[in-house]
Amino acid sequence: MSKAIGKEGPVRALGAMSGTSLDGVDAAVLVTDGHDIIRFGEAAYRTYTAQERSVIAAGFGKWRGPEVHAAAEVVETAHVALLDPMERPDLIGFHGQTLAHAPRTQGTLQVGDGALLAERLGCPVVWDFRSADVELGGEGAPLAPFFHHACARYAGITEPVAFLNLGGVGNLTWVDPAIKRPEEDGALLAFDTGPANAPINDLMQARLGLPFDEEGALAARGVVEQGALELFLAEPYFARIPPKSLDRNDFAEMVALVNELSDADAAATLTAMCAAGVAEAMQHCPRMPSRVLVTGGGRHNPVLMQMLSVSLECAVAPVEDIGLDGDMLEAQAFAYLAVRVARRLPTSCPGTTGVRAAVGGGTVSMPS
Ligand SMILES: Nc1ncnc2c1ncn2[C@@H]1O[C@H](COP(=O)(O)OP(=O)(O)OP(=O)(O)O)[C@@H](O)[C@H]1O
Ligand SMILES: CC(=O)N[C@H]1[C@@H]2OC[C@@H](O2)[C@@H](O)[C@@H]1O[C@H](C)C(=O)O
Repeated sequence: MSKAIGKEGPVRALGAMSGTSLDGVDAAVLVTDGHDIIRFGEAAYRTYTAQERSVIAAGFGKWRGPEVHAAAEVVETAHVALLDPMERPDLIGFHGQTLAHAPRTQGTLQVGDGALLAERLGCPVVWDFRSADVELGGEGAPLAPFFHHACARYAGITEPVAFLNLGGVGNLTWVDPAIKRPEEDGALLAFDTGPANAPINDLMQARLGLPFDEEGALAARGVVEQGALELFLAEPYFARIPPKSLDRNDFAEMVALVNELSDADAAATLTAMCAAGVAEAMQHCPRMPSRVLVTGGGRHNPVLMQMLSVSLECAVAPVEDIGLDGDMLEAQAFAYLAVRVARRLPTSCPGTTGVRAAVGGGTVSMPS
């Protein structure tokens, strides 16, 4: 590890995330010692072009072959274009793009070569965050929970709270910030709640050629098809005891239940499915949190936020309420995790991924 990083003191890390909703790449600077958030820094975003999006989408669900290579190349090029103009950090945390995720059978695949990025950007890069956890029997996801724990402490929260990320897939982290180390028993429980924006985006793309349902405008005009919603909620995933995780398209058959509906009713029903998955998830929390703090793009959708407020038994608010940036939280999380990997601290534990024991994932690649 480079001298700049060492064993203690602040590190200026730059995290980069290409999420399952396939909107684009987020990048954000975080100064941290691997335990505490010291300060937040510069952030940037680059949207994928329709062409890039379709090349990546062609790789979804595939583990190898030309589509995977083509997707990797798009991901690498987009990251270099976004990160190169930014001030060089001490360390980059590069998540890459998940193409396939089946932790119990085939593993998990994030494309984009971190070693290549280290060369192109002339900076150490931490990547391949999920494999070590999967190899030790974990789900390999979600990984943001250790950062959520740091966020709760940063915000001075002392009671249990939940962070709800609404990206392509939804994930919930129940945090007890009174337990000081994230890997300690009882500090965290985390898992994926169900599909979130991905099916809505896919519907908008297929039917209207639009990337997403802006402000939930289409869903607002529709009626939720209760039969489809009930079939969706009968899926065994919801009763499964967490930790548990999902691939982007794991609920494809359920999502197809809206195929015969009008555009507006289909959008309303998919939005209701996301909210209903979260309501089911709340039943698994060790105690009802004081509030659910929502991060990720779904918090910009007022129809979805309203459905959550109605169906959850506690207050629902965007993470901005505690001074965080919900558009950059995941990128910041991978900056935080990169520093933890570099300092050989764990990044997941039995409560977050079901891994046998707390483990630090990640590969560090140095530029030559
Ligand atoms: N104004 C808006 N109205 C409705 N939906 C929105 C709005 N802004 C963003 N979204 C939704 O949020 C999505 C982006 O969310 P986000 O950036 O959290 O996804 P992601 O990075 O792919 O996340 P993950 O890795 O958690 O799946 C968009 O694709 C869109 O569906
Ligand atoms: C395998 C994978 O990439 N999972 C993503 C996905 O997107 C949301 C949800 O499913 C979560 O489990 C995870 O991302 C976030 C960043 C995480 O690891 O915390």
